[in-house]
Amino acid sequence: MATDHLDPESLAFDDLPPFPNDVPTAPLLRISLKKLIDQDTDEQQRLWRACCDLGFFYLDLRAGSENGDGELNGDGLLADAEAMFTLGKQVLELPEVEKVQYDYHDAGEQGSYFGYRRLGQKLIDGGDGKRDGSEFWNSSKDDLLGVTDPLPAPAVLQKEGNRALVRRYVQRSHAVVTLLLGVLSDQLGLPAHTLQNLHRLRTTSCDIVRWVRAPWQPMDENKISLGQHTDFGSVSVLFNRLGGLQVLPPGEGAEWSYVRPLQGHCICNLGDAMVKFSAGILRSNLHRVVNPPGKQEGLTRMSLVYFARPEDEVLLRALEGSEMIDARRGQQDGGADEEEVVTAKDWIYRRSIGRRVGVNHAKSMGTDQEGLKQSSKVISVAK
Ligand SMILES: O=C(O)CCC(=O)C(=O)O
Ligand SMILES: [Fe+2]
Repeated sequence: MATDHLDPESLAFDDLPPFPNDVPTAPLLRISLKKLIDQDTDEQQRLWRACCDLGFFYLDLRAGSENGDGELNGDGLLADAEAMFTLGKQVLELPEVEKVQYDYHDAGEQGSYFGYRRLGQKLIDGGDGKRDGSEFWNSSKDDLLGVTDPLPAPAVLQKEGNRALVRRYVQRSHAVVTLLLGVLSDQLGLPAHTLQNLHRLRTTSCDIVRWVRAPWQPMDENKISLGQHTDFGSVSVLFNRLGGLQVLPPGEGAEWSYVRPLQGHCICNLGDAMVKFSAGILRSNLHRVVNPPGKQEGLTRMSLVYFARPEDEVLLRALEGSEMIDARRGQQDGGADEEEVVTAKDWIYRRSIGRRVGVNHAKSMGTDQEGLKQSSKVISVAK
């Protein structure tokens, strides 16, 4: 069942045209933040399965809070995400001439990964000439928390009230990620806090908040809202309200399937760093964004993502100290060990630049090579 014992219509966004019932949807598990906070072992197992099998799951944020006014606050995060959608619209609806002043065009240079990315800049599908129909704004966690100097930004993002909102959103998202990492670290049999210690809030990393805006566009095979990819980092926490996100489940003959947006939930997915840390036990799944389906046709789509990534200097390789990871490495044919080991920062820059126009695409590929090969067969299904 797609969304385990759920009447999806009860969690529809009432102010939007409905997500259709007649399109294929992906079988994401719904995990409860509250149960994870309560250390419910069944829920920890479900999270573990979701991360090994698909690498994508819903996280029900409702009523998921630690006592007191700590940063682990599901309802608070939901409220912040609402306000963040409003702020993101203000940023991405600024005149193009203003936004391009913050374009991180030469993404290889220090700091320039953050800021604005214009529509149609990224190559997709192995560099065969297609371009994306999404624009982004990326804000740096370290800038927001004062760990590094502030980067240039439009006035609306410099207002202290707005910066405070984005900062709190970062802290609350990061707290959720830390909880998830703790469960995965324990399930992998790593020494206590191993994964959490590679993702400390106040240590420099490429963590970002991203707003994505995709105006509806007539589809043909040369256009897509956001090309197929795996995420570069560790855990992505995603809020979207209109449909359009699709995943390609693993296995022969699988088809691109929509992820139905649910009120009160975020969508979480693992990125490539988790695959490398776990020697492939955890999954970073291929996904993409197409136009909103059915009655949502014609609408401009916005989404909001917190990308948690390993600290800049962390090496992306299988972690020591887990029998489960050692056993998995033992089963591999040596290919993984011969791979060049890079820091998280270098990996993220390489992958980010590599998908841009005019750059060797091969170096930007993620970990889901099987999915990438498979997807070339089925890409036409959901045009
Ligand atoms: O907009 C979405 O739903 C997904 C965005 C995404 O996959 C990304 O920005 O990496
Ligand atoms: Fe993504």
